[in-house]
Amino acid sequence: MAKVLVGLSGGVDSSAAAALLIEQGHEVTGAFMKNWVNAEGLPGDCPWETDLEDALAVARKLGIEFRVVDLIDQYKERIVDYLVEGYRSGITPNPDVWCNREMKFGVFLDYALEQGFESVATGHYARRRVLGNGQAAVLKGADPNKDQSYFLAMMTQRQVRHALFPVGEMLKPEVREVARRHDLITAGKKDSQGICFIGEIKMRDFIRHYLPDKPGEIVDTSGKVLGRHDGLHLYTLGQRKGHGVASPRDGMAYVVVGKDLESNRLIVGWDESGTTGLYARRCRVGTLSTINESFDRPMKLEALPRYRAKPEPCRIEPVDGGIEVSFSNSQRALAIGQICAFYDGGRLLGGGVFEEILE
Ligand SMILES: Nc1ncnc2c1ncn2[C@@H]1O[C@H](COP(=O)(O)OP(=O)(O)OP(=O)(O)O)[C@@H](O)[C@H]1O
Repeated sequence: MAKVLVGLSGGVDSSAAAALLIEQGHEVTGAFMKNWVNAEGLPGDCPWETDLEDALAVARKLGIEFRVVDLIDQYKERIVDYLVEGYRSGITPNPDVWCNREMKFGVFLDYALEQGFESVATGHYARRRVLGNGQAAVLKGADPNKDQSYFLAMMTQRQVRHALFPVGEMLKPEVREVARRHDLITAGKKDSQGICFIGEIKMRDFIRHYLPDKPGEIVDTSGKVLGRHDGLHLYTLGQRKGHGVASPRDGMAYVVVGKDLESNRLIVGWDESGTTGLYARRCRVGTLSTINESFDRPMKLEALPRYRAKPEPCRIEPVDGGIEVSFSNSQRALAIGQICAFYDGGRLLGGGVFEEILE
């Protein structure tokens, strides 16, 4: 039995997590993190107020204390600035992964520890195990369709030690059943989407609010001009739609295969394996973070280059500035700034940032 602070987002997963912790006999308090206020006139619907009401209703129903923790300034500093800076410099940031390290298991965990809690619990689909050496490990969630361990790839050992993932042992329908059994208002609520905490705002609108458009040419891989773009930061490697260049080839789309920052040109090519820039087998991953062991020797592992990717066998080798990753199969659209998560079977070892795509 422990004193646990559970992050109640107003969704079904964290509601069920709180209910399960109570069933397990823990002393549970619920908290809603206020991270984002749509005070800057951003377009889009930001449903945080409804989420807060739902979180409060769940806490009331479960008979637990409920707090609202204001982390708006920290969110601006640690996530919004990182996002804007990332897009400004031409990379593809990953706010969802950084949110876990910086917010939920960063400032929110620090708050919890200061307030006398032992752990922070969330509704993530991932499992946690205590190893023989006293360290904690993260395993993939039991529901293969829902596994969210990818998002935890940048967590530290200290953070994992103070984390609990009660729904990670269950399948999604079982989680909804827990919420139903406790008569929680969130039992039938649909899953949230969008940038971590920002709600349903489209990333494009979000970026445009902070960074001015910077139009330039769209060219093919031979340099032929095909159209115009609004700003390189608004496009992602591998992107099929939204660049406005129609393909003359039946069943073969143009996709973004590169950005030339100097000439402000967006490069598009055919969506096929031979296209330069679209597929790569080797890359350097830096800004490493590991949970139980360090990547200080050559190892054969599996990697997830993005959420919901299929685990890819790879070999890693320490190099200056991180590790060199050689995938067994070439990978489509590895984007600088995105997170690569590493696994040994079902166990999450850690992650890092794609910093250089080699070939
Ligand atoms: N605003 C928030 N306040 C408190 N905790 C939060 C908040 N947003 C997210 N969390 C915590 O982080 C977990 C994962 O967040 P994510 O946004 O991925 O939600 P989810 O998988 O849709 O889960 P849920 O159904 O609980 O919303 C949530 O289950 C919750 O415990």
